[in-house]
Amino acid sequence: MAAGRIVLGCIADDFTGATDLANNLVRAGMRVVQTIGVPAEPLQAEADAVVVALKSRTIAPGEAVAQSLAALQWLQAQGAQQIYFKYCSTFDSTPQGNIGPVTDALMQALGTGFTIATPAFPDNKRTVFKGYLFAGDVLLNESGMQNHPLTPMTDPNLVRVLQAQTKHRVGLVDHTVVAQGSDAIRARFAALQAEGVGIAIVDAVANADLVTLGAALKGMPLVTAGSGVAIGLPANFGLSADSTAASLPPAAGLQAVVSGSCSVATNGQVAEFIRSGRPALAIDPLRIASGADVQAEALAWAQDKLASGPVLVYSTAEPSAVRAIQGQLGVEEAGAMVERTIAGIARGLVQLGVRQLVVAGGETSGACVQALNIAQMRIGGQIDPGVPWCHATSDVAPEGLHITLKSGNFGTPDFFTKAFAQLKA
Ligand SMILES: Nc1ncnc2c1ncn2[C@@H]1O[C@H](COP(=O)(O)OP(=O)(O)OP(=O)(O)O)[C@@H](O)[C@H]1O
Ligand SMILES: O=C(O)[C@@H](O)C(=O)CO
Repeated sequence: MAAGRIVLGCIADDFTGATDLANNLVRAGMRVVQTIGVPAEPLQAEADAVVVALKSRTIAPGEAVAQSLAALQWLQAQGAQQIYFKYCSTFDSTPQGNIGPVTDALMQALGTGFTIATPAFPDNKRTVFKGYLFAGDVLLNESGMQNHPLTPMTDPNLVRVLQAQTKHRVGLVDHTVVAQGSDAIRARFAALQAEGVGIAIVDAVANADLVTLGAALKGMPLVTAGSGVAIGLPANFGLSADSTAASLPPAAGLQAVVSGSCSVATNGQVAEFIRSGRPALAIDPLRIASGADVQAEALAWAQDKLASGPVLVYSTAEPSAVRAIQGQLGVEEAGAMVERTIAGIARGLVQLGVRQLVVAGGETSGACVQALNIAQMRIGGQIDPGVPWCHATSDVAPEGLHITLKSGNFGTPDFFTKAFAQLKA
């Protein structure tokens, strides 16, 4: 089948973030394909948008730039009229960034001197006010994100954080301007540009702000944002919410959860799953480092339990425990080792018959999806804001499996059981 031309091309810097963005676009009326990495072939489906999922949040900036430019080139070849660079709603990045360098490189490649940056996602309580990012009721650096294993966020001022990573001058479109509507936002963009600003942080505290902002972004070659801004873009292409966009095949098979996320919400979800009396196995990174075959042990543990309902395998730990592990193994080494092990376990679980798989954590999801050789995902119904069920084929599940990639801080405490109940409904 000859594919049509897409209108929106998206580049996401992690895999949970990619499904989060795809979810918001689908809910706002776009037909969306999510690819894992940059496809080798042209798009073989009818879609309004493609989200290319990269695992580029914590890699060296040069490599993040190279991968993002490859994604850009592919998206342009599919007809993309606007490019959306998606990062985390908590603006996660290393101090040298992927956000600044990738934005600079995309601006240059697109020949544009101006773009926006806003991680606001009010449905998940991420709001930006006067350029400061709030997570829930507190500033970013008081939200638990200051303890993130790979990207600790210690400064809530987005102008400052981004300015340290980009060649462009960073400015602010604050809430007083956003409240005046799309024309006022556009006028402020022009004024900032005239002052030499290349990237504007934009305040948004409610979905209405994002819809207003969306209209002001019509025709802007590059948008950089969390997933929230997506709710206001489909209307610019004449598309509106369509309830049929999110249907998936019926679910079958065994159920499991793997979690490598150490975020506050995931810690609560793991605790809740254990409290519910369901089988849960903790992975000890030090045993992995000592050479024990933790993957084989976990699969042997899970094998006879799977028939009775969902099992959980997790390395999720509180910040003090994570710091202790990192002190012994090194930050990157600990992260990579745990990701590899959990990804191997996820693959093994699917080989044991799991066809409904919950993965918690962005980096962890990247590793799992790659281990499962998943190339493309269909986006289904939302479980919680930012987290849809997806459907994909894998070399170990050619008939397909349901998979959801949960961002660290998303989801209600009962997410790990609620997700499966939703598939049954
Ligand atoms: N017990 C542990 N000790 C040290 N590092 C760990 C431990 N458990 C997990 N990790 C590592 O911490 C990182 C967690 O990042 P990940 O992106 O998967 O979760 P998250 O940050 O909560 O999710 P998101 O990016 O979606 O918000 C991974 O690299 C993982 O391997
Ligand atoms: O934006 C978010 O918070 C998520 O989609 C994400 O990127 C977490 O890794």
